[in-house]
Amino acid sequence: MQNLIEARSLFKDFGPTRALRGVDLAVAAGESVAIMGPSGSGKTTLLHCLAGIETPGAGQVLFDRLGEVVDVAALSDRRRSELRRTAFGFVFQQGLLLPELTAGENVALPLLLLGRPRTDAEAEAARLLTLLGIGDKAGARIGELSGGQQQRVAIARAQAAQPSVVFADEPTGALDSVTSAEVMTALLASTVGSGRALIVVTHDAGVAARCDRTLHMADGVIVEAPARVGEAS
Ligand SMILES: Nc1ncnc2c1ncn2[C@@H]1O[C@H](COP(=O)(O)OP(=O)(O)OP(=O)(O)O)[C@@H](O)[C@H]1O
Repeated sequence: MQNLIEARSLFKDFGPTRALRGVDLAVAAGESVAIMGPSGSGKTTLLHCLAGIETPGAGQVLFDRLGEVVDVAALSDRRRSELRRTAFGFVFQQGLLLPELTAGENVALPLLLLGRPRTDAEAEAARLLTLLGIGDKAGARIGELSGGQQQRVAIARAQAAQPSVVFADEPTGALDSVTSAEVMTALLASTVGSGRALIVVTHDAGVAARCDRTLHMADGVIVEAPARVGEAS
């Protein structure tokens, strides 16, 4: 497979709501792709289906795992969660960091869950935080950090298992525009800068402009041009 991850004709219903109605998409290694569109157009649902958080009702999600192509949508729950832990990284609007742990412990946690020795995991966490410019914050608790620093911790944590694809849902949604631009720089450097693919759902045209490509969604499909305000929500 030429691409790292591909969606083929994805459909997803939630009860009577058809959230995805035939989505095709292909993302290569080292590529960054933004997904934009009105509220309710299916962006998060698409991201969740690609990442194996949701399973589509129909269609395939093909992922090239070190040369072996797997259909994420067809895997058992156990294999899908193993794939999420080892091959995918996640950054959400609110970092979903554990407030009772320090920044370093939050970043080390995925590695401990993968069975890495504590000293290794802590050293790797310190290295990642330093790469993201907050090496001096490794011992700080999450509540002691600014919003931008917290997102850097979340970005560092998402890289810990050396994923092939990083999925980000509104990663700068809670930040001011200057901090948002800085966090995007850090996110791009730590993903596509290391040959990873980055798929970002965003409402922010400034964030999308930093990516290689922008896909626009409307009413559960990818459309050629952005929907105008008031159209297909
Ligand atoms: N768990 C769920 N249960 C029921 N309906 C859902 C669920 N998740 C999403 N939907 C519905 O599916 C459609 C697509 O939702 P989705 O969250 O993917 O849109 P979105 O484009 O990400 O929106 P937003 O920009 O507001 O986050 C919406 O109509 C939404 O109400």
